[in-house]
Amino acid sequence: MTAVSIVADGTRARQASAQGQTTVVLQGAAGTLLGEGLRAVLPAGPADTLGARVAAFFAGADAGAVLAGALPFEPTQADYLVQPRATRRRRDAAPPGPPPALRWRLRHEPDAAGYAASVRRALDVMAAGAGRPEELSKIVLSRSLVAAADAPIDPLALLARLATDPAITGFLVPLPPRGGAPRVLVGATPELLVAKQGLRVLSHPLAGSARRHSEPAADRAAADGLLRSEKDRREHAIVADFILDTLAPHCRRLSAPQGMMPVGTRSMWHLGTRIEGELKDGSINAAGLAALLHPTPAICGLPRNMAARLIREIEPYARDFYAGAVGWCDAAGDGAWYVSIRCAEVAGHTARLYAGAGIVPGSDPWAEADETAAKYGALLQALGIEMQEQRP
Ligand SMILES: C=C(O[C@H]1C=CC=C(C(=O)O)[C@@H]1O)C(=O)O
Repeated sequence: MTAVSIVADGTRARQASAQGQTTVVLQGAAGTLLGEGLRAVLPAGPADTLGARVAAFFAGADAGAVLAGALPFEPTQADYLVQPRATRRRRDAAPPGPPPALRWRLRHEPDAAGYAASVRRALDVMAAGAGRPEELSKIVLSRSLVAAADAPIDPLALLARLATDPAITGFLVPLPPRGGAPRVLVGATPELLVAKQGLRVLSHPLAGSARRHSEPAADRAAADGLLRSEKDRREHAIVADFILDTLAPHCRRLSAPQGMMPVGTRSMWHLGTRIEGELKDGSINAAGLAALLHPTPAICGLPRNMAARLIREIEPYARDFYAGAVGWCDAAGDGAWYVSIRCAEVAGHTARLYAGAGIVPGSDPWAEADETAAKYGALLQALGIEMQEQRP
């Protein structure tokens, strides 16, 4: 595989196009979309104009053109979608080697105790507003881990190690440069925001989580416990209902035939609901559908604006492209968009990891802190980082 080119600015973009280096990878059970080089960047804008900008782009593009990229968490902030110079679909991939032996410095933002305190604060807001018309019923709070290595991190090799889990979609997308420095978002998301093919629409929201166990009986018990947990079912239903309610006006048929089911990645169990529908017409493209749904209560909360406000107040960093969406769209309007979770922003020697958990009345602050630690697991393993957090 060629070395990754982090598309940062005009110069880098020209280098990437000239050398045909890998700029985008979306790697899931259905195969891999590889984007090489860079032909164009979609004029950036907020989520509510994305569908129209994408449609205008394809009106002037070749039939085989593909746009791929990332939406930020904040729907008012600028997205970053690129048209690679060439795209290939690949099924096979060479098995990755182990992570290189790097030395790491870790910084928690915040640590488990700080995160548990944030959860308590959100629970207090929920309790104070209980019974009011604008009651906060769910908020997703995240924390971040900044991991600095003694050598540059290879994002493509990291992605290859993450993508060995068949239950996830591995992704590597370029991000707009920060302070002139190139950066990419790399991750292994288990959550399909929306896919569209012709009139067929699919979404597979996840919410409600439990750590997996290596011992089979304990692992089965964790999945069964999750399926029986009233708190997790409530946390999940808020997301599934939101997706159904948002898609319904655009669909002539929409259902969740299997209902709520456990979904397992290598490190986590989740509650998931597969939602399938048929659009009334094909005028809305896959990117427009993603923008319509984003941000769902799987990464924000309900009511959405109240949750987003509190997230901005409580979290000590801007989420940027974490808890946004990554995906692709083609000239026919087809495509697939995934919730950008279980990911890290990688720039040079540094990876900034993110992990969040849904908080509802009844959530236990320490259990939520432990859940976020477990959600770092796949990335920590792929980076070769061993982390033990102190807990009182
Ligand atoms: C916000 C994240 O996960 C979401 C997706 C699945 C399950 C979740 C949960 O159980 O809290 C979260 O809503 C994350 O991994 O950073």
